[in-house]
Amino acid sequence: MPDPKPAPDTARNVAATTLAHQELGGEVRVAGEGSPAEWVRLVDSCDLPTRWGAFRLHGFVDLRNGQEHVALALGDLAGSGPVLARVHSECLTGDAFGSRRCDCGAQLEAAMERIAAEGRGVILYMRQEGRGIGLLNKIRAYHLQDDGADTVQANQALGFAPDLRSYELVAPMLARLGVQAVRLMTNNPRKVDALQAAGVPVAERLPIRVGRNPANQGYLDTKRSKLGHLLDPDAG
Ligand SMILES: Nc1nc2c(ncn2[C@@H]2O[C@H](COP(=O)(O)OP(=O)(O)OP(=O)(O)O)[C@@H](O)[C@H]2O)c(=O)[nH]1
Ligand SMILES: [Zn+2]
Repeated sequence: MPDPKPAPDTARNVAATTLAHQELGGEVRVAGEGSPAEWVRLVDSCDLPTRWGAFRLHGFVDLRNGQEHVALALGDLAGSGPVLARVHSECLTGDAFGSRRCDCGAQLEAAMERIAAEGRGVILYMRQEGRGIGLLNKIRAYHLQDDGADTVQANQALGFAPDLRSYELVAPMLARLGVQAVRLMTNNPRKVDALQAAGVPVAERLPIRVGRNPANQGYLDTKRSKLGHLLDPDAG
């Protein structure tokens, strides 16, 4: 069941451009106030039949800033045993447009396929586009990469750290779905550490090495050498 809706208020009568604004009403919280469990609200859920299986889609809002995140779930998540899981960072270009600059789209598809095959699992689709710098800055970073920078140098040239993502909402989102521990599909050991630090028990890390192609060879090599991803340099 979704969390209770806030009582109707004037937010419904003013120009609310997104559901998040309606849900938020006047209660945008100041960053840092309260705990992560208080920052996130499950707004509603629906069936989502997909190419891979019949998922449930759960929509969350971050009450601090109105940002919307979703979870794609399959099977009994509250049952015993760690849940097959992926914490996927939004990549419009890879996930929706089939970009070959990265491996994101292939990883998302592989995760959905594995979850469907196992009959149980969850993907948290976190709207942290471009490792947290946003879509337009990612386009700027890609432009710099077109001119020779690597993915880390491009972020730095724009004044950003190489990775601005945070995982503090993952624990309360999973808790809200009944997940107590995960088997995490990722090549990024820093993501495992970040989740554990945020209170998510990671029982196992499962590699998800898919989507290597001639156009993302250099990108993946930089992720391995500069960002610590566990990727096989010789993989085809
Ligand atoms: N700033 C920036 N972000 C990128 C670039 N390429 C992909 N991304 C973003 O990187 C995020 C995915 O992170 P990755 O570093 O590919 O992988 P990860 O999530 O750390 O690790 P895995 O779990 O193994 O996929 C998505 O939000 C993409 O939009 C890039 O060149 N620059
Ligand atoms: Zn990508």
